Amino acid sequence: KNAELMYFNNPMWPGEAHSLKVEKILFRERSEFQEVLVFQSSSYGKVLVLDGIVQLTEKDECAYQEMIAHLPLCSIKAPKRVLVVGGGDGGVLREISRHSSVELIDICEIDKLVIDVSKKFFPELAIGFDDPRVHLHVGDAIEFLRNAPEGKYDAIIVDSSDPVGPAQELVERPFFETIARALKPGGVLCNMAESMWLHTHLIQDMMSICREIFKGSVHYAWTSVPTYPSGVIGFLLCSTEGPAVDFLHPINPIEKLEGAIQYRRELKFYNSEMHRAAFALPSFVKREVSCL
Ligand SMILES: NCCCN[C@H]1CC[C@H](N)CC1
Repeated sequence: KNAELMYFNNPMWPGEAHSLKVEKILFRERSEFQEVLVFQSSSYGKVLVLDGIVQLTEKDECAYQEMIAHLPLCSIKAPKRVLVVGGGDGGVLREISRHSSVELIDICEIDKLVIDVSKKFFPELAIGFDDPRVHLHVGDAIEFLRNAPEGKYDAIIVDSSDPVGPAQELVERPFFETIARALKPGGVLCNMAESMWLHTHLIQDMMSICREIFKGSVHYAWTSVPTYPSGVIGFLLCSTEGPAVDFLHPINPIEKLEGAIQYRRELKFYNSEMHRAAFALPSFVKREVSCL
């Protein structure tokens, strides 16, 4: 029987669709916020889709989860307190737990169904919730950050979905202001920042807001995720005023990341060369996304 093709088209990438062959639908329900779908693909393992947008696949999630976690955490000395905004699948938590200096991992995910579905279908990612340092808050990150103590976190990682639907407000100025307030001097933000092929206007807007709010440094980095539209995804790396942060030269050797992990999962994507390479930008990006 011919399984159907799942087409992912969306106003975020007009006139463009990325399709994966569906071998079997494993889960499909609407939560309070979005449609949550899990299906078995032909060659990317299981796939998590929210409102018709691919969030992760078992095959290539390592690229996104490892880079979004280690680009910030390997840029500062001994991070202790980390906040994850979004990230309900648990993959970023799994990566943060490699850092033995970390004592507290707060995570604020708005959709409980994403967490429950990940625990059922993506144990390799949801294992991140097993770390005793993890404190789960189910709710709106805007609210959570408004009530967060000033200067509480060494690092904040915004692992959000696209700014259509639940994550809409996560690219606006007030949100970045609450992030800067919750970071320590010399603290760092790593924010999912879309595709340099598709979203240079959005990236430009985010960078100009961040350049005003984060008085340390602001950089754009990127990596390859084949199942995201245009095959790449970017990250905004920002630091607050205080001890200088040099994002381009990681200070934490990766041996520490490999040994520390309690369930012996090796790094599949991140390493020091990939860290440095992530900040190398094509000429059109340098021009269009005015970087430092
Ligand atoms: N935690 C899983 C990744 C969530 N990040 C987004 C998924 C959808 C993409 N279009 C943009 C990144």
